Amino acid sequence: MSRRRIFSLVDRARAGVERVVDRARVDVDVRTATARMRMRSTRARGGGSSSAIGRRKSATPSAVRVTVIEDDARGGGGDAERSLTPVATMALLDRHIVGQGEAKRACAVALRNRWRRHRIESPMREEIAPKNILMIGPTGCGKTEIARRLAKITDSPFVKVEATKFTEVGFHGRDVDQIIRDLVDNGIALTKQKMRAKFEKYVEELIENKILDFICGEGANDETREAFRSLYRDGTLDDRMIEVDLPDNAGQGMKIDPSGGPIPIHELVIKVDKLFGNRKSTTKRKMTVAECKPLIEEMEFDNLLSAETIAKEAITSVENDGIVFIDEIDKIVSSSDYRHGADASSEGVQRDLLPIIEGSVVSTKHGNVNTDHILFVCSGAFHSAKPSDMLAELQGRLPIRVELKGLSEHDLYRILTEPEMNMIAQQKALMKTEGIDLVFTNEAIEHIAKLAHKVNKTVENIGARRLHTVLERIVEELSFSAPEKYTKFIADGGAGELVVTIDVKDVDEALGSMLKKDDLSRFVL
Ligand SMILES: Nc1ncnc2c1ncn2[C@@H]1O[C@H](COP(=O)(O)OP(=O)(O)OP(=O)(O)O)[C@@H](O)[C@H]1O
Repeated sequence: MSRRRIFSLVDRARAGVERVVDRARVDVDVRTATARMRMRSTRARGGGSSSAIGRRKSATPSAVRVTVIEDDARGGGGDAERSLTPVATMALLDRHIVGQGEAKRACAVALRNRWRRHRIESPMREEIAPKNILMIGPTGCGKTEIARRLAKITDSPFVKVEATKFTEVGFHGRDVDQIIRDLVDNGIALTKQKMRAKFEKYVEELIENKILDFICGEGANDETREAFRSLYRDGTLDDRMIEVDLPDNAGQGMKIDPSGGPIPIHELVIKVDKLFGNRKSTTKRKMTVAECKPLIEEMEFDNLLSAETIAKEAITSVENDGIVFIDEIDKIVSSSDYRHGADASSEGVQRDLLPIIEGSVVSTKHGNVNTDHILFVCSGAFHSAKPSDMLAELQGRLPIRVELKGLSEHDLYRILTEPEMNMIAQQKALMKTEGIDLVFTNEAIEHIAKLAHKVNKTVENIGARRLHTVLERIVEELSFSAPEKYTKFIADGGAGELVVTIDVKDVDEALGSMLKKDDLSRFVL
C-alpha cells in the first residue's frame, strides 16, 4: 500500500474520531483495538509485507473502536452517576466534611436534580433550571469545601471567585464573564485528563508496537518479537540509544541531551523518518527508548485529540456539569438599614452577575458557553446584610438557602481526626518521610481543639483555618530539626522509626506564651 494512501487513511480515521466526539462521548474499547492491531500486524508480517510502513498502518486510529453513547445519556446518565443518589453523595461528603448536614444534603439533592434533568426530554429539560444554592455561615466552616468536594465527586468543572473582586477599582462590568472563561479553562484541563485516561492503554500499546517494529527489524518472527516485547516491558531496552526524527516542537519543555556524541556499539540506530514519516519540519535527535516514549505519546495524543475536539467536549461539560462557587456574596449586598437609595457599586455588581446566573451566552476563546444549567453556589456570612437585601431577581435564582453553623470545640476535634487525610494524618505522613513516627496523644488533640476554639473566640473567628496555624506552630520545631534528629537517632544505635510523641505539655510549651497575650496570638496564630 502506498505511503500516501496510508496517510490518507490516518487522516480519515482521525477525522472520524473527531466527528463522533462532536456528536457524543467517545468510548474506546482498548482491547478490541489492540486485538485488531495485533491481527493486522501479524498479517502484515505473515503476508510478506513486513515493511515498517506496512506495520505502521496497523497502529493508526483506524483500529479504534468508537462507541457512541447517545446524547440523552450525557452527563449524568452513566452508571456511576446513577448510583450517586443523594444518600450516597452525602456519605461521600461525610468522609471529608464534619457536620454541616443541612448544606451537604442540599448539595446532594441539587446534584441529583441535575442528573434527573439530564434524563428529561426537551423541551421540558430546557425549562428546568438548576436549583442554585445560597450558603449562609461564618468563615472557615466548610462552605467552599462542600462545593469543591461536590465537583470532585462528579468530576465537574469547578471555579471559585470572590464577589468582592468585582468591586475593585478599575472593574468593568463585562469582567464577570471571566468567571465562565476560568470555568472553561478548568473544564479543558479536566476533559484532557479524562480523554487521555480513556486512550491511555491504546496509546501505550501503539508506542510499544512502534518501537518493537524498529527494534526487531524487518522479517523478525513472532518469537523474536515477543522476546523483545518482554525486554521492552521490563525496561531492559530503556537505555538503548535510538536516533529519532521528531517534529521541531516535540517534547518542548522535556529535557533531551542535545550533545549527540559518538554512538556506543550496543546502540540501536533507528531511522525514524520511517517512524514519523508524515511529520513536517523535523530534527534528528539521539535519545534512549525511555526518552523517546513520552514524545511519541504526546504526538499520538495530539493526533487523536485535537484542541478543537477537547474544547468542544469541555464546553459541553461546563454547560451541563459546571459548578461556580461565588464567595462573599454578602459583601456586594448593602444592608437595608444603611441603604439610602441604591448603592451603585454593590448593586451594580449584583446586576452584572445576574445574567450569568440567570442564564446567558458568554463568549470565550474556545467558543460560546450557555450558562443556563451551570450550578451556582453562592456563600456569605451575612452579618450585617440579609439575604433579603439582595436584588429580588438574584434571590429568585438562589432558591435553596442553607445555614452552616459556626464550629464548636468538639467540631474542631473531629475535623482534626475524622476526615480522610485529616490534618493530624497529614502531619504524620510528612514526618514519616524523615523516618519519624509522630504520635499525638488524644489529650493533646483535645487540647489543640480547645486552644484553637479559644483563639477563635477571643481574637477572630476564622473557623477550621485556625487549626492549621495552631498545628503548624506545634510541629514547627520538629519540622525544622527532623532530619538531624533522625540522623542522631541512627548514630546512637537506633533502628527503624524514631517515635516522637506530642502530649498536652508539648502543646502548651509551643503555644503557652502566645495564649497569655491577646496581641501575640493575634499576630502569630
Ligand atoms: N466542617 C468542616 N469539616 C472539615 N474541614 C473543614 C470544615 N470546615 C472547614 N474545614 C477546613 O477548613 C478550611 C477552610 O474551609 P472552607 O474553605 O470551606 O471555608 P469557608 O466556609 O468557605 O470560608 P470562607 O467563606 O471564608 O471562604 C479548609 O481547609 C477545610 O478543609
